[in-house]
Parts: sequence; C-alpha cells; structure tokens
Amino acid sequence: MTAALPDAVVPGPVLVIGCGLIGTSVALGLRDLGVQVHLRDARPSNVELAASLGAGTADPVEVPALVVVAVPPAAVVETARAALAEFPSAVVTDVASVKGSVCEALTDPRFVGGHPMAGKERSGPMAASALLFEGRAWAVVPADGTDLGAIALVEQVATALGSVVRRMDAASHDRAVALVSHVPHLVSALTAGLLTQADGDDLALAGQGLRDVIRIAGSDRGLWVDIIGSNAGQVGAILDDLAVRLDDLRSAVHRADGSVAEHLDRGRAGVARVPGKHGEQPAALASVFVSIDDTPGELSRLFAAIGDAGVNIEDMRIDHELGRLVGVVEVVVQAGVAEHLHTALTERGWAAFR
Ligand SMILES: NC(=O)C1=CN([C@@H]2O[C@H](COP(=O)(O)OP(=O)(O)OC[C@H]3O[C@@H](n4cnc5c(N)ncnc54)[C@H](O)[C@@H]3O)[C@@H](O)[C@H]2O)C=CC1
Ligand SMILES: O=C(O)C(=O)Cc1ccc(O)cc1
Repeated sequence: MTAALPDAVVPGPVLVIGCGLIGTSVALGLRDLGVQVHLRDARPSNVELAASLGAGTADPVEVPALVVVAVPPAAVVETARAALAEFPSAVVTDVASVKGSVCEALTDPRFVGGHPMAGKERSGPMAASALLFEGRAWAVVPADGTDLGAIALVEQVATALGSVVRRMDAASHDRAVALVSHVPHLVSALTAGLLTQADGDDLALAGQGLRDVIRIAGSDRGLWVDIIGSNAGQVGAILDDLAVRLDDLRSAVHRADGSVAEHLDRGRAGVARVPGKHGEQPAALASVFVSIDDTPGELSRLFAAIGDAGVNIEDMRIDHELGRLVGVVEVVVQAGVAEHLHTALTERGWAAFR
C-alpha cells in the first residue's frame, strides 16, 4: 500500500531521468512534497532501487510538467534534447555541475539550466536523501530567450526542496564553481594522493583535520573527469594561480623565517568569507568536545543531554580513536552557548572539554 501524500506544492507529474545520487534525492524530496514522480535511467536496476526507496514509479509518464535530467554531465545535452522533443509541453531542467556547454547547446525556451550545490562523495540511488538540498544554494541558469514560466517552475521546485535559489549566467556559474568546488576537489585529491606513499603506522595518527580535507577525494572518478574536462578553462586558470602560490609557500617553508604566516593568514581570511547556510555570514560558532564510549545508544544519550541543556547543535563530527572503543564527538554550537553546554554536560557526568 502506498502512504497518502500531502497536497503537492509544485505541479506534477515530474519525470526524473538519471536515478543516481542527485536524481533520486530530487525524486525523494518531491515525493515527500506530494508530487507524482516518474523515474527513468539507462540502468533499469537503478530505477528499481530508487522506486523501492519510495522515490516514485517506473511507469511511463505521458505529459510531465517538468523533466529533471540528472545524468552525468557528458550525457546531459543529448538526454535533455530528447526530453524536449518527447514532451513538447514540459519544462526541462538539469543538475549538471558545469553549465557553459549545456546552456550553449540547449537554447529551447523550455530548457532551464540548474545546479544544486549539494552532493556527497558517494554515487547512486542508495546514497540519496530527500534532505540533501536543505539550506544549500541551487544555481538557476536561464538564457536570454528562456520562458519566464519555465524559470519560475524550476525555482519553485528548488525552493520547495529547501534550497536557496541563485540566478546567474552560465559563465559566472562556471567561474564560481571552479573556485568553490572544482579546484578544492582537485586539491583534496592531491592531498589524499600523498597518503599512498605513507607508512601504515603514520596513517594510524590520522585525525579529523585530514578527513575534512580528503573527504571529497573519495568521489566517483568518472564523474569528476567529466566535470573537470567540461570546465577546463576556468579550472586551469585557477590552478595556474595556485601553482604560483604553492611555489611561494614552498620557498617560505624552506626559508623557515616565519613568512609562512602570510599564507596561513590568507587562508584564515578565506575561511571567514565563506557564508553559512542560507547565504548568511557565518555565525560565530564554537566546539565542545565530548569523549564517549563507542557503544550502542551512547550518541542518543549525548543528544538527549544536549537537548536537556536547551542547546541547538549546528554541526557535529565523530573522531574514533583507532583500536579503542571510544570516540570523541565534536559538538559545534553557537559560540554564546558553548560554555553553558560544557558546564551542563560536565555536571551530568560527561567527559566534556573545550
Ligand atoms: N555527485 C554530486 O555530489 C553532485 C552531482 N551533480 C550533478 O548531478 C548529475 C548526476 O550526478 P550523480 O547523481 O552524482 O551521479 P550518479 O552516478 O549517482 O547517477 C547518474 C545516473 O545517471 C544514469 N545515467 C547515465 N547515463 C544515462 C543516460 N544517458 N540516460 C539515462 N540515465 C543515465 C546512471 O545510470 C546513474 O543512475 C551530474 O551531472 C553531476 O554533475 C550536481 C551536484 C552534486
Ligand atoms: O560532497 C560535497 O560536499 C560536495 O560539495 C559535493 C558536490 C559535488 C559536485 C557538485 O557539482 C556540487 C556538490
């Protein structure tokens, strides 16, 4: 039996083509909003998996209001073009990480380029989540001749999925994502690549800082070869700049005269410029660290204690100590309540420290 869905806040039916991480996440989010969703994928097993997760139906759709093309970047133009022809009244949008080549090739007024700035280092429907887009930017990239109703529908869907819409042109988008996504990805991969030379014992010292830097390096190789290849001009220009800075940093380290501080200061200034969720300036946050036994139920006890203390968790990370059944939970909270949380947890018997 299918659970009753709430009244839809966006018109359907919606056809999602490409039931991987992003397509299935869009589908799950739309289903939660009561939208009728149909699924299609070159791999029937991915449609089956997505449907079994509750993302929609594999049944064919006759007249979709919207088609969301969520296939790898290299397949977007062909897939969107075919969808525009097959469904002559539908708005068609995509989610590809690079927009220049896509928007140049697809000049139909019913096509609106899109790119949710949310994802994971895992691919496929099993990694999908209805909440993936919550609080994330969603770039909407119309062209001069794009139908205004089509733009409004795509922005309505992105907003309904919890995203904050950023309307921009394709060139600005590709320049921006080269800086905030594509080059950081390559730097993460380079850093992670260094670890292949490491002695196993050295890696036993790895902590959360390393994991933060290398997480995205675990992403799908094929997808990223595609993304970097599609945005090679913008990515290459930033790498040229980075190469000069790396050379300068290298000299500073060899001189050991303290001038490495200039690079560290510039890094701190860059961190401070990144907005928080919903595009606000970053709130002043602080961490409280709590040592926990790595046993079932321990985390939920900790969350309950934080709730009892009346504190909202902004973010959290768990750092397991290798070879020991304990872990350290970093609880990130508004700076103004960190001391209160520290005291409250200590009073309740937790090993908390700042
Ligand atoms: N992975 C991420 O974190 C993000 C990815 N994107 C973009 O989303 C799109 C999809 O990426 P993911 O969901 O991560 O990939 P994925 O590998 O999880 O899913 C892609 C799906 O498309 C299917 N597919 C491939 N070629 C097809 C074709 N010609 N027709 C129909 N289905 C086809 C595959 O079978 C697979 O199910 C890409 O364009 C990517 O640039 C956007 C934001 C974040
Ligand atoms: O995993 C993460 O944190 C990401 O930032 C994922 C991501 C990958 C590709 C995109 O085009 C947008 C976002």
